[in-house]
Amino acid sequence: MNKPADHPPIPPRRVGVLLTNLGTPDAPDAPSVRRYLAEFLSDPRVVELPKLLWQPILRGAVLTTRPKKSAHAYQQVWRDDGSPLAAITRAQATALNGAFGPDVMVDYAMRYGRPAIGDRVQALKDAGCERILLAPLYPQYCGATTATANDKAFATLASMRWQPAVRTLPPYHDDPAYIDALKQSIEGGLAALDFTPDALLTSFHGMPERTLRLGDPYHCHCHKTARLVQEALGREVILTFQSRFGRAKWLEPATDVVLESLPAKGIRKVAIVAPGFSADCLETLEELAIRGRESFIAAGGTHFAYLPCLNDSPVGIDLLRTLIGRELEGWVALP
Ligand SMILES: C=CC1=C(C)c2cc3[nH]c(cc4nc(cc5[nH]c(cc1n2)c(C)c5CCC(=O)O)C(CCC(=O)O)=C4C)c(C)c3C=C
Ligand SMILES: [Fe+2]
Ligand SMILES: [Fe+2]
Repeated sequence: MNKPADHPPIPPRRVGVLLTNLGTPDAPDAPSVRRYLAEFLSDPRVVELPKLLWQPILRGAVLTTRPKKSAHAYQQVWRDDGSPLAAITRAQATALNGAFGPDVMVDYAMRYGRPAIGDRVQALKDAGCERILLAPLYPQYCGATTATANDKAFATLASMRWQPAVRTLPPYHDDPAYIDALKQSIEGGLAALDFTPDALLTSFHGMPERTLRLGDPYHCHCHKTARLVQEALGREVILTFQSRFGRAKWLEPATDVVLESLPAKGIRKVAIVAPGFSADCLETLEELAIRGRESFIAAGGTHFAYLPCLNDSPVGIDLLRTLIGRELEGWVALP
């Protein structure tokens, strides 16, 4: 009998990679935004208030006023191929298909709205995937984003008699490959400007401050990313938190407050980047690139540039290939 080789080749098995992101309405109109917000803001990982207290507020004040306002915001950034977040996440999945050899299928899904995580996990299993890598595309871990996306996939697995094996992509807030991708992207963006910014802001999505005290690492992850980006660029960056929601105290300093305070300090030219978003979306394109610019200029600023997210740029796709490829080790022989 032949002696088995030390490292026998991995037999081909179908593997699925599911990129997940937050989700977005199906259309930029008030009824679609209402459906999306009802699902999103009913997630107890997102609004941590007792259901009996929160649901009447959500169904009353929030869902009667916010959908119209948000629909107007979505209309300003909507593309021919749909919501930027959905279109870019789809493009990321398309660009990665085939990157890990013929046995690995790459798909994408949204935590709220469509394509739904449960449907796509089921579709990967139906396509013969015995192993699935769940890849929440959030560099900084947060219960309200990373965990809830994985929870949703696990809930679907809970209903399966024969489950695929599952891995999850860890947060990558301090991964040298991520920091290097941000460095390249930011340096490229700055070099293309027709002005030299006095300050560079890194704006991360905010969270209720309470979550920091409760042990969510999100705040620390954002700070570490900003520090490493600062070191990589060799220049100061100003960390801020955007998109405040509701009445509770959120993480500070707030992006809008900082932007409006800078001209009075003699900082009239700024560039702003949002390293916590793997794809441009409403929060970056409308809140930062449109409203952020308006309020900075109204406060006396003269030059404003929004630098895009990594998206499906060559640097962005290269980063995802590195991060995902690493998690597939032992599952497939990578090309
Ligand atoms: C990147 C990380 C994100 C964290 C952390 C986060 C927390 C968080 N968000 C809300 C409320 C809203 N967020 C909204 C949009 C939105 N949020 C993220 C990401 C994070 N959110 C993204 C990528 C998007 C964009 C979606 C898109 O369609 O482009 C919205 C909806 C828009 C609006 O009406 O303003 C709300 C509401 C809370 C309450 C929260 C943490 C508790
Ligand atoms: Fe959000
Ligand atoms: Fe917002």
